[in-house]
Amino acid sequence: MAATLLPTTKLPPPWLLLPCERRFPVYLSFQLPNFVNTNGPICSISKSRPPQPLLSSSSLKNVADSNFEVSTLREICNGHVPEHILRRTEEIGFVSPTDVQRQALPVLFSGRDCVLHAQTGSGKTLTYLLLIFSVINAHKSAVQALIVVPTRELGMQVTKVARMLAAKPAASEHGLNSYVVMALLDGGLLRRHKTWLKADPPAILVATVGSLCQMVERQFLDLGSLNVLVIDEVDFMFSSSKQVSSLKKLLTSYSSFSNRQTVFASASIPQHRHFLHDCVQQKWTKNNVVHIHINPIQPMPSCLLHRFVTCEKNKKHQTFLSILLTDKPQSAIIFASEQSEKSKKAGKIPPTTSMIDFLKTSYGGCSDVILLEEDVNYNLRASSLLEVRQGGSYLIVATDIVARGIDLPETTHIYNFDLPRCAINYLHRAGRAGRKPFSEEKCVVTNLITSEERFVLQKFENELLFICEEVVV
Ligand SMILES: Nc1ncnc2c1ncn2[C@@H]1O[C@H](COP(=O)(O)OP(=O)(O)OP(=O)(O)O)[C@@H](O)[C@H]1O
Repeated sequence: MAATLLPTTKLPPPWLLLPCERRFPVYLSFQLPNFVNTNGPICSISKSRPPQPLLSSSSLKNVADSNFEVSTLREICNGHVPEHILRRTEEIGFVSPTDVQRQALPVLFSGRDCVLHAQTGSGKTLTYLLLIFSVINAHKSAVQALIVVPTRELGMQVTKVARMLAAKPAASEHGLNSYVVMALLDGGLLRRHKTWLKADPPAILVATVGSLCQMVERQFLDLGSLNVLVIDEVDFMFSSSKQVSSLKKLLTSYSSFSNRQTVFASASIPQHRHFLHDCVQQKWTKNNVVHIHINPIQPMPSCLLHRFVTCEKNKKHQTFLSILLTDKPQSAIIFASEQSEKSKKAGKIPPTTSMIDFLKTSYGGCSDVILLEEDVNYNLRASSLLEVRQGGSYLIVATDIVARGIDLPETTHIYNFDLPRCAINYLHRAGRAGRKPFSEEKCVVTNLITSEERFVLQKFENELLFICEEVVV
């Protein structure tokens, strides 16, 4: 969609807001970058932004406005997403749109680059997958959509959802080709992928950036026909020293922003205005990239209850046991810190292993605790997650590797046995619970802290705008 050219000499104040109230107050805000002569403004759509001075309408307002009238995903997607994909979406149980789907899909269907910034568990995956199904052509043998993820686990999960939606159309729908989805993930069988990528490229590729760049550099993979590029957990990818340089190459050298639609997604985009500025300046996106920010004044899902228990360091395990015995959680994730290099060198047991040992010996009825951490071999991690998904009742001991994107909707309890390093990690850990978009069920996040750590938790509360209540055990 064409956006207005704004002369830099007549720039209005940096944020101009449009009200478009229908079912709830939503404001479109246009940030006018001062650094370039733009083809169109960076646009930010956010729900619940505090009212600010208003300006007249633009074509963008119509795009965002039109979606507040609709009540089903089908209504939003009609005319964009093929009928058999829509039917499949409904069969799986996705009928009503979540807030991010309602707000983002019309903008995505209009072809704009987007930064999807919405709470954990809000349905960002389905949002970008529906966009992908609206643009790819099943008859074309080329990689047309690429989803880049930070971990193998998240890649497998996204691939599974994409394959579920792309499942072979029913016999009655003959003539319709199914979409091929390939996972190209670190730790996978890359030799088999090389042949496949060359001989019959899939329409949708889900990849970790390391494996992907290897394939592009060795010319097994051509991104010349790429229509949509999605970078999931984008803030994590940019903050990872292992992934950032490959990611930048992918965004600027291996494909061009002008030939593709670019979508960045995450529940946390620190300094998002700065990030949007970089998107344009670094040529990761087009000038008129849209920032879709759902619930900016409530970064974490409201179904999460946060509490803390204070105890002495040497009584932490015992206190934790009392909490578990009281909660009796069906499905829970216990986060422990990663082992430091110093502790590794000293030959100490990792915090996760000592937690597993403790649970096995002290917490009755807990014979199959699952460990998910970086050092666990890829295949073991994958089979553990599969086991968990099939079982429905689990106790997982994890480090932050599981905190990004993993979707285990049955999780009702999160325990921070060790506090995370920063507020963003807190948000992603807590967000492994409360992942049923339309459920009223409350989930609990419990933090075990020493009295000296209270101020750290307080800092997270201030940054993430939540209240943590003290409980005594
Ligand atoms: N329209 C819908 N109706 C019902 N359930 C939905 C809908 N959209 C998504 N879901 C479910 O919501 C859950 C969370 O979705 P998803 O994994 O996409 O969240 P996310 O926004 O990517 O979260 P995170 O930021 O933690 O990665 C999934 O179990 C998914 O199946």
